Amino acid sequence: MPIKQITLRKVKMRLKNPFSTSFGTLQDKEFYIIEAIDYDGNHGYGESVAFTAPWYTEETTQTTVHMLEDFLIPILKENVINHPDDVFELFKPIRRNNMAKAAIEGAVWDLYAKRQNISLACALGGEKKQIDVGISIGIQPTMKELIHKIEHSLEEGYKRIKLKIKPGLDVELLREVRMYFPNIPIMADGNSAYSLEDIQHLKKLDDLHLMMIEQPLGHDDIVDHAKLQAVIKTPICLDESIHSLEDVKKAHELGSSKIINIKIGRVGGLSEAKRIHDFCYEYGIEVWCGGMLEAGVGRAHNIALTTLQGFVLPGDTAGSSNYWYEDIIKPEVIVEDGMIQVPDKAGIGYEINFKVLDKYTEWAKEYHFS
Ligand SMILES: O=C(O)CCC(=O)C1=CC=C[C@@H](O)[C@@H]1C(=O)O
Ligand SMILES: [Mg+2]
Repeated sequence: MPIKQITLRKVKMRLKNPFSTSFGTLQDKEFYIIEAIDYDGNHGYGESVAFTAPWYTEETTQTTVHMLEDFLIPILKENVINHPDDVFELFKPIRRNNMAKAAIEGAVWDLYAKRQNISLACALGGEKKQIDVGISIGIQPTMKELIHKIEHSLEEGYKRIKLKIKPGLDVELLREVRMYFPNIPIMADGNSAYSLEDIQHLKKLDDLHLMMIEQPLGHDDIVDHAKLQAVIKTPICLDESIHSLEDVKKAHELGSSKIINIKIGRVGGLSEAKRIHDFCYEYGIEVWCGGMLEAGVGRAHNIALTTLQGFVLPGDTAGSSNYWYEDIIKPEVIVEDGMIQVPDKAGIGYEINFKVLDKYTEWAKEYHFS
């Protein structure tokens, strides 16, 4: 699949509401839209997910553009790609920088699907026609606002509610939420804010019948999580600690978690995300698709991935309007009764809304391959 040109766009969009977690608050999302164009006039799109500061992983928007311009685009220029899986192999000599790799690999996957005239979901082997989704609610200034947000999300039909917790805003907060909503599916995300010293405290979560606790311990840990999982009933879900299929295999061997949150960016792209899914499906590990507050292109990739059969738990892929005043795709991603209908058009299945994309583009640059 010969590539003629890559176009890189730097985009900045303001979130409707600031998103707060145990590690900080995000108001503006800065990212890159990568467009891969072939000689037949097909256009594939990918979106980068690293934030401006390295507080979720070590990657940032700045490291993303450095990797893309100085390493990843030149590798694509110098090599022949027959299938998007080749991109992961070609990028292997470059250590980590998974979010930068995934952004450009995503564009190649979309281009590949469009060249075959099939949907990205179909190209990945996904069969679901609609996917169940949940919503992730950031830390709110007051309990009243949190309860209001949950009520609103339930009215919109979201299939599970994820709440961010941090030391001092955890067990009591969740107990109070449970008093208002005794039976709804709730999970909590600790974003690595705890340590094994908190074991007795974290054990108190077991009375709250949470679906799971996401990444309570170190961002790079799987050993302490295994110790914690051995003594708490609440299933642990790993997020930050998982960067590859190898990480999943090791976590499985140790018993570090019962559930895996698969984020395309964190694991270096759709090819590795699919391999992780396949392994988890074989070994009975439940998975769901995480989110990085994506705009429409990244969201469309998440939807396609979630069509694989092992994605048995609702993911964080909420509708466009949960995040943005206007999205860069048309139609926007719409959630009805907690479900998204998977588009069956070629590739990501959504058109780029250039009017909106141009409005938020800070600069664009072209790389010609011929
Ligand atoms: O709605 C989404 O896209 C999910 C948002 C979300 O929960 C997260 C996004 C990015 C980093 C974290 O704060 C968090 C997560 O840990 O999953
Ligand atoms: Mg998380």
